[in-house]
This record gives sequence, C-alpha cells and structure tokens, in this order.
Amino acid sequence: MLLGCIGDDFTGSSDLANTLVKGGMKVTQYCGVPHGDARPDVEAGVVALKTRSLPTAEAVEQSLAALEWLEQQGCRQFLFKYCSTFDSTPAGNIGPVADALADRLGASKVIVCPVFPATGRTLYQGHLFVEDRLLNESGMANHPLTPMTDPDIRRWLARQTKGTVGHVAYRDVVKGPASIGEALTREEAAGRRLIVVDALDDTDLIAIGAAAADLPLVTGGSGIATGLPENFRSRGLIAEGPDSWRGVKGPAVVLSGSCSRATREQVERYRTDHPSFEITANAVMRGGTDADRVLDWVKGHGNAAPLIYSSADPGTVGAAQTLYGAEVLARAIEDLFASLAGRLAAAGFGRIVSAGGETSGAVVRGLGLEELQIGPEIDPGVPAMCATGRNLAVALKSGNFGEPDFFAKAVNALGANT
Ligand SMILES: Nc1ncnc2c1ncn2[C@@H]1O[C@H](COP(=O)(O)OP(=O)(O)O)[C@@H](O)[C@H]1O
Ligand SMILES: O=C(O)[C@@H](O)C(=O)COP(=O)(O)O
Repeated sequence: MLLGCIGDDFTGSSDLANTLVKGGMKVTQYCGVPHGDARPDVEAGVVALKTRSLPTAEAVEQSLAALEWLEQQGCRQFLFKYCSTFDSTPAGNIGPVADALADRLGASKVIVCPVFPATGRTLYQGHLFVEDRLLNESGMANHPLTPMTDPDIRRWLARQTKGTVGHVAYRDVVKGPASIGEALTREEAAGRRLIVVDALDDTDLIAIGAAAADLPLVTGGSGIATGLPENFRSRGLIAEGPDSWRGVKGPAVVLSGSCSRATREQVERYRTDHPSFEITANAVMRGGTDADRVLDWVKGHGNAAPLIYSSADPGTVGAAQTLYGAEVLARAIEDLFASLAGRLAAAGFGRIVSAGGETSGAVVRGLGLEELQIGPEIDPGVPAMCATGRNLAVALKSGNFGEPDFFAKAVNALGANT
C-alpha cells in the first residue's frame, strides 16, 4: 500500500476514495480498522472511522490505531480526511487528530486544506466559501452536531490546537509547487506546523499535491488528494488493471438521516414519485416506531425503491433537540437506522442508498460492512460501492452533496454493471 488514508466519517471516506480512483489508484475503503492485512494490490487504503463527533480523546485514539495499521501495510504517505466544510466543534476533532498524527509521524509541516471545487468549497485568505457564500452563511451554522459559525479556518483551527496555525496565501499557491513548497517551509521555520493552504480550483490542488510529494502527512477534504496519485505514478509505483466494482440486481431502498438543505431537497424530489415513510423524533423517542415496524412498511413497497427518512428542517430539529437533548436524539435515530439497515439486508435488499455522514456510519454498522470496492461516481464526491464478498451495493451520500435527483440516480447506479 502506498497511500494510507484516515477518514473521520464514512461518506467523507467514500468521497476521498472516489477522488483517488479517478486519479488512477486501486483503492479499498475499510470500515473501521481491519483485523488482518490488506490485499497486496491495494495502492490506497481508506480507513473510514466515525470520529467526527466523538469525544476528542476517543477520536485521537482511533485515528492513531488506524495510522498504526496503515504503517504496517507499508504506506509511504498518510492523509487525514475531514469534511470540506470543516465540520468540527471548537474543541475538535480536526486539530487534535492532526496534531496526534503529526507527532507520531514526526511531521513538521502539515497542510490543512478542506477545498473541494466540484462542490463549490474554496478557500481564500484563510476563509472557507461554499459557492458564493462564506461558510457560516451557507446553512452550516444550523448543522445538528457541528454548527460552523466562523468561516476563518485559521481562527477555528487555532481553537482546537495548542500550536500556532500557519497560512499559505493564494498569492503563493497560484505561482505553483515550488512557491508553495517555499511558503510551507517559511511557516515551518516560524514554528507553525498546521498550515492552512488557500486553493480555488483543481489546478491549485494539483500544484499543492506536487508540493506535498515528500510530506509524511497531509490533511483536508477529498480535493487535497487530487494531485497525490501523480506523485506515485511519476515514480512508476501505480499499476494498470481492472477495477473490482460490481452492481447488484434486486430490491433497493433509500435511508436518509441528513438534515442538510441539499438532502431535504432530494427527499422532497424523491417523495413525489416514490413511497416514503417519515421517522419523526417524537415517534423514535416515545416508542411510536421501531425497526420492525418500519421494515413491515418497507416490505409492502419492496419493488418501488421506497424512502425512509428522518430529515427535517432546522426549526423541527431544534425543537426536538431542546426536548430530548441533541446527542441522545441523534443516537436514537442513528440506532434505528442501523438496526433497520441490518434487517433490510437480511430481507434481501441489495441496493442501499444512505444520506448523511453520521447516518451512513450507523447504516454501515448495521450492515456489518468491512470492506468496500469503489465504482462509478454518481454525483461529485459520491461513488457507487459494493461490499467485498457480498451481494450488496451501497452509496453513502454526504449530507451536502448531490443534485436534487440524486436518490433516483443512485438507485439506478447501484444496479449497473451487474
Ligand atoms: N429529525 C431529526 N431531529 C434531530 N436530529 C436528527 C433528525 N434526523 C436526523 N438527525 C440526526 O442529525 C444528524 C445528521 O448528521 P448526518 O447524518 O451526519 O448528516 P449530514 O451529513 O447532513 O451532516 C444525525 O446524527 C441524525 O441522527
Ligand atoms: O468533504 C465533504 O464535504 C464530504 O466528504 C464529507 O465529509 C461530508 O460529511 P457529511 O456531510 O457529514 O456527510
């Protein structure tokens, strides 16, 4: 294995795996730290964790365990993948995990770059934009678990790390790899280890990737991987060969626990011509619904690729959180999706589309997935995937990603190339 990646959630990890596959690498996504060794032909391994919203100490511990496994697989470089909207609280976990990985690897300059141009995430003068809005005006201030209220990534990260945060500004990035390399070294010399790097488009990311060729650790959104495969290819380290993705025939289902703007629009669109079942916070917390009840309903609509969703607008979510507590409620809804997913697979549903990072973590847990092969991209950042050795295809959609017709496209994509 050449490149060892650690993702802080499952959807984000599939987004990264997708970028690396497009870059020509043979990629496998692992759901948690594997027990055995990787197959020898894997060039990039993505260990997907669910550490984004864990207590910091646990997130650090799990990330270090993933690093240790990736080191054992012979990786030469490591990538810590977090969200392109930098989802984290002032306590972490991006800063503490990046610090711990850098300590372990002896890295003294570490790129921090959440940029993902295909979905409108750009970084200029240290400020993160979503399309033409600053991060805090993009809807992310209402996120149920990690409300992002400050678009200055240098300032947000500074609250999460004991070190001083560095910055490589766009005027240095646009001049190309040598200039980026010099600017990184300048920041390192000034004692700034975590270095926020501006970028506006894929050309910038390719230049940053070239500048990162010899760095032990890089961190960012999936965009930061854009330029990395070329570093391995130009050294003759990447092999050509067929991919191992296969779609699945048979019943499909869509599970949505994301409350993002994009997902809510996708839910509304899909509901117009597919059966749908809403899981409300009240029903979950007061015992009005459970996985068996939802499964009975799904079975009645098994051939129509039904939708089960808890996605709700910020007002509804906020009121329910006040009543039940945000964490307790999130866990209860995630547990319901996890046990539902397991029952659906057992009932023969071979195509499962899941929306939301935390939700997808729960779905993956419920399905007992261990290893995923990466297939074609459905929409930017979301690949079709299949579970190694099982008749099961999944798409794990980041909350904010996908066109309004994503769910219908995903259901079809998971049935292709069977
Ligand atoms: N109706 C709801 N009320 C409160 N919380 C909800 C509701 N529906 C889902 N949630 C929780 O909100 C969180 C959404 O996060 P996630 O699945 O990561 O979506 P996203 O990718 O949009 O961030 C999950 O923990 C989920 O269980
Ligand atoms: O980088 C991104 O935006 C995604 O890959 C991602 O991590 C999104 O996370 P969720 O919105 O929680 O699914």
